[in-house]
Amino acid sequence: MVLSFKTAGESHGKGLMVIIDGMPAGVKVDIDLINKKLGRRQGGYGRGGRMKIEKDKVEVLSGIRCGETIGSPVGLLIYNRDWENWKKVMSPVTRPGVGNEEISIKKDGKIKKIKRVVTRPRPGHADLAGALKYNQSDIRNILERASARETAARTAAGAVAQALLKYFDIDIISHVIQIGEVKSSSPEVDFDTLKERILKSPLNCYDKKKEQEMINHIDKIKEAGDSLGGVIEIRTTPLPVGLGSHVQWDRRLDGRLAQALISIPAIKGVEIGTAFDNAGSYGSRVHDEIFYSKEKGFYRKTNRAGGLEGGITNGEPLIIRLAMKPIPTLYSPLQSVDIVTKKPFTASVERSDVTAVPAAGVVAEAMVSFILAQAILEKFGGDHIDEIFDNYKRFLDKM
Ligand SMILES: Cc1cc2nc3c(=O)[nH]c(=O)nc-3n(C[C@H](O)[C@H](O)[C@H](O)COP(=O)(O)O)c2cc1C
Ligand SMILES: C=C(O[C@@H]1CC(C(=O)O)=C[C@@H](OP(=O)(O)O)[C@H]1O)C(=O)O
Repeated sequence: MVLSFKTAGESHGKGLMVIIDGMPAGVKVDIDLINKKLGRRQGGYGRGGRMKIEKDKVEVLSGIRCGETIGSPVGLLIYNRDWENWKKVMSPVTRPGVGNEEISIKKDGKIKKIKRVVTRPRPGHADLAGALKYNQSDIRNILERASARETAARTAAGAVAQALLKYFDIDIISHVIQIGEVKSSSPEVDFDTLKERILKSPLNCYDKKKEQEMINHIDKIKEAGDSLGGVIEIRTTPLPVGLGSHVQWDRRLDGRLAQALISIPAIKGVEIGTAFDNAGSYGSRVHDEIFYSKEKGFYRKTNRAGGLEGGITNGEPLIIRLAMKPIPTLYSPLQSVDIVTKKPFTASVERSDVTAVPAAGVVAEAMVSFILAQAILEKFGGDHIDEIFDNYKRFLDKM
């Protein structure tokens, strides 16, 4: 793979880092735009106390000079402001005690007592499976990295990828079409109209009336001590034909997008185009017929395939939907078993999001951006953006 990234960092550690390898030189990167994306990921109605502490901003460590990439690995840092409150617990050097006594930490402005060692796995989290797999008696060693805090680093990586996509007029937006049982239909509006509304919306939902219903529902469910999931739709502007390939299973772009998207914590389903409706329909009503005109070239009047055929982009916009499960940490406790005493208990919680569907959408934009940037570099590759863009123009000239 020509372009890749890795992240590191724990949720309450000092911070998160990301190394992006394979960015070509000469790509203009606006740091403010990365920070705006980070801000959007922190937002969305329904998030918990942690988001009042963090104010994510990126620090560029390498790979960008004078506002442009220079071809070397791009290193980015995002500090965790909550680290100040967790230094004792998260110190890489010292232990904050020996037994499982309670220790005091500052949480949401109040001094709280927590057990030094976490032995109570939360259903729906990596806690139990991770502790067994990595032979850990302190579940904190699992939950810190499994936390979706890591998605801040992905968002930064995606924003750098998006700087590359801009040269190809590719833009991406996510919007919420379902929170719990409240559904809104996918709006029949153009990309710019959708984006303009979403950037101003508290829940990233196009339909204002439905959005208010969703907000009321979140309030009600929060009061009941429960949590919610939902459905996100991702749309792009029309993509260049020919990204991805049919020739090998791991080069099919539909598969690569699905993997990247389902890796987002709590995302459990990926639908490309209107896949689930298509499944219950007829071939004659599903497949997007092909037309040609001198002005438009090849085109379709429908896009039920979601912009992909045979694992290759077909020139239409991508349309993908994601199902997010309800947040697993609940104020109303669920049954679980202590990993040391093997005694049952009901898990209690001090702080959690009620829902994070809008935030997951912003992370999804980042993942789609990254996969598309990879595919662009594979198809039109080069070491400088000018070289890549020349290759792209030559490809277009032949069509
Ligand atoms: C942006 C975002 C925020 C999240 N916030 C929380 C949270 O506050 N509490 C929680 O228990 N899970 C939260 N989750 C979900 C968990 O991280 C996730 O369900 C858990 O790590 C288990 O992974 P899995 O659901 O993919 O199996 C969040 C997920 C995302 C994408
Ligand atoms: C920190 C973020 O999300 C966190 C994801 C998360 C989880 O279990 O996934 C649990 C919560 O963290 P905490 O336990 O510190 O309140 C969320 O706030 C973030 O999105 O930046």
